[in-house]
Amino acid sequence: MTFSGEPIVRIVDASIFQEDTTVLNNINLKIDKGEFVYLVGRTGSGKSSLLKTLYCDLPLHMGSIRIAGFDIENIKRNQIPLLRRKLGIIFQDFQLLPDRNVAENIYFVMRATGWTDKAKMKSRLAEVLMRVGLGSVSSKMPHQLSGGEQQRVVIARALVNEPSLLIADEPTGNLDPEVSEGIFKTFLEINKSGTAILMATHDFKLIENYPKRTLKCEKGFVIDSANPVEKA
Ligand SMILES: Nc1ncnc2c1ncn2[C@@H]1O[C@H](COP(=O)(O)OP(=O)(O)OP(=O)(O)O)[C@@H](O)[C@H]1O
Repeated sequence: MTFSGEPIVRIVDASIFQEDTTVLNNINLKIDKGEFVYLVGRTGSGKSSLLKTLYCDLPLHMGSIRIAGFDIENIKRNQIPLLRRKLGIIFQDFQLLPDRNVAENIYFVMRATGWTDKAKMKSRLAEVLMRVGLGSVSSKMPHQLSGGEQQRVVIARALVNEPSLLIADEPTGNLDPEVSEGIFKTFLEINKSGTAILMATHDFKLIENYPKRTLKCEKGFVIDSANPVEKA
């Protein structure tokens, strides 16, 4: 596949910190629009820290990162919600509000990101639920859904604003293998329609079955399968 234009992520000489400790050193890489990239590495190797830095949940102290058109070394606090609107962020534990039904969970994010027109919200809700293969769950409460269905709702919620990049931190970690594969296929479909995906995973079966570019966090560095000679 060929990619054109500005990359969706460009990282130059960046180091990732947790408090005063360097977790990853001197990262240099780019992710193109529409790419699908795995992020792997042992527990504690820095995957989540890197992802959190990308969506500005951890401050960037060294180097530069441009993501979805934002230079995060200079980003102002009030710009962070604008950046996050361009990203879909998905975690391992499903993070739905337990006291609201599926529709309200998704409307909550819509309202928080500036949607006001009720008819448009309703039609977008139906669209995103269809995209993740869930037709008729909008009035159900999260506890009435299986783990896999809940994770699909989370993915639908992440798609509301048509993100140019989905960041997923072990999105299939709590699911059994068959359900994981179904969720993963949903990611493939989303990627096919042009959204870049950066997915942290420990699921080597998935990587073996669907080989793609892989970034590996190891001994404080990121090793890029697309550029294996240099330390990323
Ligand atoms: N909130 C925090 N405060 C201080 N140190 C942290 C914090 N979160 C993580 N760390 C440390 O940063 C390092 C990297 O952790 P991180 O969570 O990024 O790893 P990971 O590769 O995502 O691990 P896992 O696969 O278990 O999710 C670890 O040494 C961890 O102990």
